[in-house]
Amino acid sequence: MSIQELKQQVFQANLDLVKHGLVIFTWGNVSGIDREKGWVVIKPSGVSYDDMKAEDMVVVDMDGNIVEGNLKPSSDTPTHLELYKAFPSIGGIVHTHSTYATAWAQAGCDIPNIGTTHADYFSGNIPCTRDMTEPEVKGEYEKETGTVIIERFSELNPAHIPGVLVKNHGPFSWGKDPHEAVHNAVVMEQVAKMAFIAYQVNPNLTMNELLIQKHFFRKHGPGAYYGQK
Ligand SMILES: O=C(CO)[C@@H](O)[C@H](O)COP(=O)(O)O
Repeated sequence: MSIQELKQQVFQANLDLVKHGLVIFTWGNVSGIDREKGWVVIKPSGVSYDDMKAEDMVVVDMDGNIVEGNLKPSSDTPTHLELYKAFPSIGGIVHTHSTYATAWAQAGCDIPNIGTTHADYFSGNIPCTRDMTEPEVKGEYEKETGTVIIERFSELNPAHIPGVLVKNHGPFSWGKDPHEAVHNAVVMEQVAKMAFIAYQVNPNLTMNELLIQKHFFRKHGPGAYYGQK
């Protein structure tokens, strides 16, 4: 795929965040990676989705240096870059402040795996990261956001759980490309909402582990390793 094609794909994925109701104002960003070139294409920072064009997408190298583009890359670029380096299987990343997933992140709670909708996409709870410790020095904060996510996935497989909640911030999701990352972001917001409502209906609900395993093997095949790593 050419960089122009990747720009178009990332641009469309950013517009899809608006279409699916996941972002208000500019609260979100999508990126995609060309692993052969070692370049990441990401949404420009603070640009209204209404005014955004495919040619506005910013191309950076794996150190965050601008390779192509006149606008500032998303403020979350360091986080995206850390995740691409740590998770070699992913090709697209989404960050939003979608309401229900962000509420679980602000509460500091994992989203529990309590239903088939969740289990079809996430083979376990959607984890929430620990508190941040680094001072908010420019670039260090966003980089440490990547650090706490990678730390949380030391015992988890990002291919089996394509999303995370950054405590007091919001959700990040990923996939094989930007389109799949957006799909997983939509599902994460929906299962966050379902779980919130389910606990309102029955605070004492319990998980059905056998059901979750069934959905894992249906998705990943009988020979797949069941577990979160
Ligand atoms: O959480 C934050 C800022 O606190 C960011 O995620 C913004 O919501 C999106 O920033 P840009 O991608 O427009 O730089």
